[in-house]
Amino acid sequence: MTGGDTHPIAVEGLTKYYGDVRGVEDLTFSVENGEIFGFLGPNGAGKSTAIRVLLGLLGPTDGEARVLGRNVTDRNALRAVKRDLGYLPSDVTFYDRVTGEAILDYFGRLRGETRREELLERFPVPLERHVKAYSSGNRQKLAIVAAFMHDPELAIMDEPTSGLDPLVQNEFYDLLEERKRRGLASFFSSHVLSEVRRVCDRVGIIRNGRLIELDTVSNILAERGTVATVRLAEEPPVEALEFRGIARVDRLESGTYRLALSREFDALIDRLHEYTVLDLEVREASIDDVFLHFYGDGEDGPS
Ligand SMILES: Nc1ncnc2c1ncn2[C@@H]1O[C@H](COP(=O)(O)OP(=O)(O)OP(=O)(O)O)[C@@H](O)[C@H]1O
Repeated sequence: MTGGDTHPIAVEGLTKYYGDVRGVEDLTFSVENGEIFGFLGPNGAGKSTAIRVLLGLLGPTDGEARVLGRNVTDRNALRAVKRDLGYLPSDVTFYDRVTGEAILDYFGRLRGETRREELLERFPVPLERHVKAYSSGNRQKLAIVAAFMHDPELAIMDEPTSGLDPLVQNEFYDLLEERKRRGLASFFSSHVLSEVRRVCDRVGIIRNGRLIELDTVSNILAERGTVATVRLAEEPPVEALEFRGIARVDRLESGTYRLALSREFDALIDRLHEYTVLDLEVREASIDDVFLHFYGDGEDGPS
C-alpha cells in the first residue's frame, strides 16, 4: 500500500489480537469515494475491533490501515484529519450530566457544525435535557447529528441503526444516499442483511475475524439472495432439485426442502412442476441463511 493511496479507507493484511484472542485477521479491503460500504457480520465477528483500529483507538497487531490517506498508527496524522471524519460508535456513551445541546456545542467547536440545524430537524432530540434522561433512540439520533454535522468526507459507523425506529432508519438511509451522490464515503457495520441490501454498494462479510466475502450486494444476492422452502408429496433426492441458478439445496425433513437461489423463478417452477407441491414459501435470505447455509459452519468459513 503506498502513502499516496487516495481511497478513503485502505486496509491491508490488518490483524488485531487481544492477547491470544483473535479480534480480526488478515483483513484486506478498500472503500471508494462516493461508496456506501457495509461491513456485515454476526456478534463477535470482529466488526468493532476493525472499526476501533481504523479510528486509531486500538493499535493493529499486524498489517496496515489508512484512513483518508493517513496511517492509523500515526496519531498526529489522524488527528489532523478529524475534521474530515465522522464517527458513530456502537455504544453511544456521552457524559450523562450535560444536555444534548452542550454535547453538540462541544463537537461543533472541535470539528464544525455547518449541517447542525438541518440534521436536528431530521433527527430531532430534546436538546435542553440531560443526556442521562434520553431514550436509547434519542441518544443514537444525537450521535448521528454529532457525527454528520461537520459534513465529513468519510463516515465510519458501528451499527448505526440499532435502537432506531423504522422511520428514523429511513431518514438515516436517505442521509447516506445523499452523501453518496455528493461523492462522500460511508462505511458502516451491521448484522442486518436487509439494510445492507438496501443501501450498500459493496459489502464485506466478516466471520470469526476474517473477511469471507467482498463483493457488490447485487452480485451476492444475485447468486443466493432468495430462499424457497417447499414441501412435496414425493421424497426426491436432493440432487433431483438442483438446477442452474440454485446455490444450495438442503433436505429439512421428509418431503421438505430448502433451496437457496437467485431471483429467477422460471427454473424453480419448471423443476417443481415434476412433483406434487403441498406447500411453498419464498422469502429473502436472512443473515442466518447467508452465514449458516452459504458459508458452512466451519471455524473459519470457506477456505
Ligand atoms: N477488549 C477485548 N479484550 C479481549 N477480547 C476482545 C475485546 N474486544 C473484543 N474482543 C474479542 O474479539 C472478537 C471480536 O469482537 P468484536 O467486538 O470486534 O466483534 P463485533 O463483530 O463487533 O461484535 P458485536 O456485533 O457483538 O459488536 C470477539 O471474540 C471478542 O470477544
